[in-house]
Amino acid sequence: MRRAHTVDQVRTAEADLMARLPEGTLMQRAATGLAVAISNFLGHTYGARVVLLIGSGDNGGDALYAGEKLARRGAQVTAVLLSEHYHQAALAALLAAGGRVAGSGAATDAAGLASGVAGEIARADVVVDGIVGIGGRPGLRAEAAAAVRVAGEHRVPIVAVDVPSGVDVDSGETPEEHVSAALTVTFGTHKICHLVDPAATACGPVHLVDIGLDLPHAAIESIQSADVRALYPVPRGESDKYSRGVLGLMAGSAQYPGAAVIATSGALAGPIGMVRYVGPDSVAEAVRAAHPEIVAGEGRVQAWAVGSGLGDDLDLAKVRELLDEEEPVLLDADGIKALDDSGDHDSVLITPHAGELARLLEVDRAVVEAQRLKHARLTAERFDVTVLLKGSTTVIAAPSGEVRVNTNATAWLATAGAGDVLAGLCGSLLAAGLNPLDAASVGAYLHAAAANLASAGGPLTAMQVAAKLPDATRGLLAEPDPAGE
Ligand SMILES: NC(=O)C1=CN([C@@H]2O[C@H](COP(=O)(O)OP(=O)(O)OC[C@H]3O[C@@H](n4cnc5c(N)ncnc54)[C@H](OP(=O)(O)O)[C@@H]3O)[C@@H](O)[C@H]2O)[C@@H](O)CC1
Ligand SMILES: Nc1ncnc2c1ncn2[C@@H]1O[C@H](COP(=O)(O)OP(=O)(O)O)[C@@H](O)[C@H]1O
Ligand SMILES: [K+]
Repeated sequence: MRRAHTVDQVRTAEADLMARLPEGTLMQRAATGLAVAISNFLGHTYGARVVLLIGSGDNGGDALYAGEKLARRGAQVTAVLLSEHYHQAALAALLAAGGRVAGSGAATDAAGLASGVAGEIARADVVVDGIVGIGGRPGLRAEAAAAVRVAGEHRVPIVAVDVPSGVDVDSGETPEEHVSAALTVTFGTHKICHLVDPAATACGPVHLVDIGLDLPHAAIESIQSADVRALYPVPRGESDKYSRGVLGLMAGSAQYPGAAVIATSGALAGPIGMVRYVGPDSVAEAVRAAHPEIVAGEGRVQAWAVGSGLGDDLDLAKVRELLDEEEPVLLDADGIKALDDSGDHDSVLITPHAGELARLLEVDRAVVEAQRLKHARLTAERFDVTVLLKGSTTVIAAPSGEVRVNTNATAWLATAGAGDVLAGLCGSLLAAGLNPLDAASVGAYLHAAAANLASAGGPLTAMQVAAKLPDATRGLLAEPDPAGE
């Protein structure tokens, strides 16, 4: 698992380690890793023009010490001091290595920057955001915002130190102006903003520098290929089609017959031995035409997937009966309407997109999109249900308080029917015996991996995603476990 910790957890671990190490060791570890990452990002160091945006805290200290190391290797490093306070020892080190401070005079330009600063930024090969790190409040002060805007106007890439300044580190929210980085270099562990959108998008790729922190149980995890390999229900020698799991699928309607076909494709490409389709005859015919393997009509199942494309055909009473049974149930799309907050739903998985979750919670869609983690968590708690909130980063929250996110999907996956594939696949994983949290995490990971194969950088259809699921699964199960993962 890739782990993300809260600011408090990081601060505690940092204090424990600092007490055992000579002063300044951690910052030097961070700055060394940062300097290497900036060099790799640039592809060269000698002669590179590097502008450091420096705030008042240790985040600025990291940037200044990294600037010192780059200057010693021949980079032209200029610091822009955005606050009256700054890490003095780090600035002295930069100056001693040949770095400079820009805009120290009183005159300002039209953008509100000290004169000369805008020109330095415009000519830079890279801007380093050392404005604020985990001690920052959301938003940027005027001068920092102006500097960031100049970099954007001149298409100068920004490498963020620890986090893109201005984002909300512990929630992944971006309520105010913030840096959008081409790369974020973080230390010790991932923070929540690295994994949860909209802030995760503002990070760009995230590079983790190990500084030796001893960390507690993570607030959030992101499942990796080795985890999927460990969890995937691979059939054994003695397995048969029933013991591998049978999924009951209640999906599709005269209005949306395709959803049943697509969800079945997702389910059959999962680990189960059989799909029982339950729905109108005309839809069952369409499903059978595409998938002669299915069995139409009710029978014994190990889990249900209900809702994709049901539209107005949703039989609320019937779905609520299923919720009272022992078998796990996945509720997608209109099926989610059957959920109420009175029962025990810890074997239920719901797979809403932001609009469907907003409808369940009776709030605006934009509010869910802006606060994805918060709304996934509160739904899990209020409805005692596991929630898989779809979108650019998928957030999965369990009633136990555990949260996982999936960040490996391509944006080409945002296409009609892709959610039906996911519902079928996650239903299949439930029927094969995974608990809702694992079924959702493995399903989201494989769905995204299949989408990446189907897309290869271009458009895709939902059926192509389903068609790539066996390849994605095969590739992943065959991968050797890298040491240390
Ligand atoms: N933890 C670790 O393991 C390690 C941590 N390390 C590094 O330390 C960083 C944390 O450093 P930190 O605690 O000094 O806080 P940091 O984020 O630099 O600055 C906070 C100050 O900025 C200000 N300020 C706040 N909001 C603002 C805003 N919106 N806009 C402008 N200013 C704002 C506010 O000051 P004030 O405004 O009150 O004067 C506040 O005090 C961490 O991210 C990592 O880079 C590594 O060196 C080694 C290992
Ligand atoms: N920007 C994005 N980047 C990556 N994946 C996305 C993005 N937007 C949506 N997705 C994924 O695409 C799928 C779309 O599902 P959904 O909205 O339910 O579509 P439908 O209802 O038409 O099947 C989900 O798996 C979701 O997580
Ligand atoms: K920063």
